[in-house]
Amino acid sequence: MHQVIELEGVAKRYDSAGAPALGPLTFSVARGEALAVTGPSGSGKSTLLNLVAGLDKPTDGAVIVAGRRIDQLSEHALARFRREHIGMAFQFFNLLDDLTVTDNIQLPAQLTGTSRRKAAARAGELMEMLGIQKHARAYPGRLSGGERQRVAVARALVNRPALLLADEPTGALDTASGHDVRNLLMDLHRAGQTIVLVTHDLTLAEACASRTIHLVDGHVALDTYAQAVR
Ligand SMILES: Nc1ncnc2c1ncn2[C@@H]1O[C@H](COP(=O)(O)OP(=O)(O)OP(=O)(O)O)[C@@H](O)[C@H]1O
Repeated sequence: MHQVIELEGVAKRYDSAGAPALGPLTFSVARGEALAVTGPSGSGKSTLLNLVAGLDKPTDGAVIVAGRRIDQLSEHALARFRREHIGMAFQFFNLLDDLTVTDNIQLPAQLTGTSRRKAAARAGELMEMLGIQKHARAYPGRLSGGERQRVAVARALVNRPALLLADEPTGALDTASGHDVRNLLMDLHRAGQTIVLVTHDLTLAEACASRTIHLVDGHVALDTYAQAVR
């Protein structure tokens, strides 16, 4: 599988009159790319992310992720597809405060039927990789914003997803924690993880992304590749 995302004539209308909120768009994202999606408020970034995550369906076109056409799947099949192939990290982490860091991270693995032992081993590996192993038994409420985002990213990666989607992952963080998460995304990109990062922050996009798509009024106004291989 060379292309992790393929969009073919994808458009989304929220209301039948007027122009679509997004598209029509045709582009693909290759394995190992770190794509930043930027653009002003209302330009369609979240709409695009929701379509790629299978959280919403396009009005027209085909959305193919990890080789599978997802826009025609049932809700049940989509939920399963997401658990197995897509990891998501959001601005506000969405961690479960009553579970420890380890349990938060291994939960999606257990939901896909991985044994507790294997899930714990994978969680341990990720905590080490992301530098949060000393918080393994802590509850998320005791951690800094940057640490919580690391936990959220570890949870997103526990099932080795083909695609990591990050929606304003530094949006709720102070500058130092934001740098921390930026470095984490850079490391993941270097390790070959395919990433789609939605952000208002052009410095973050420039630092982490090998390619940037700039949306204006639901269309791709710019599609640029970073010059240097980092
Ligand atoms: N559920 C919805 N129902 C109706 N219109 C919507 C809905 N979601 C988004 N829109 C409209 O679609 C357009 C694109 O919105 P979208 O949220 O994708 O933009 P965005 O670039 O993510 O904005 P922001 O940066 O503010 O989050 C906007 O005009 C928005 O008002």
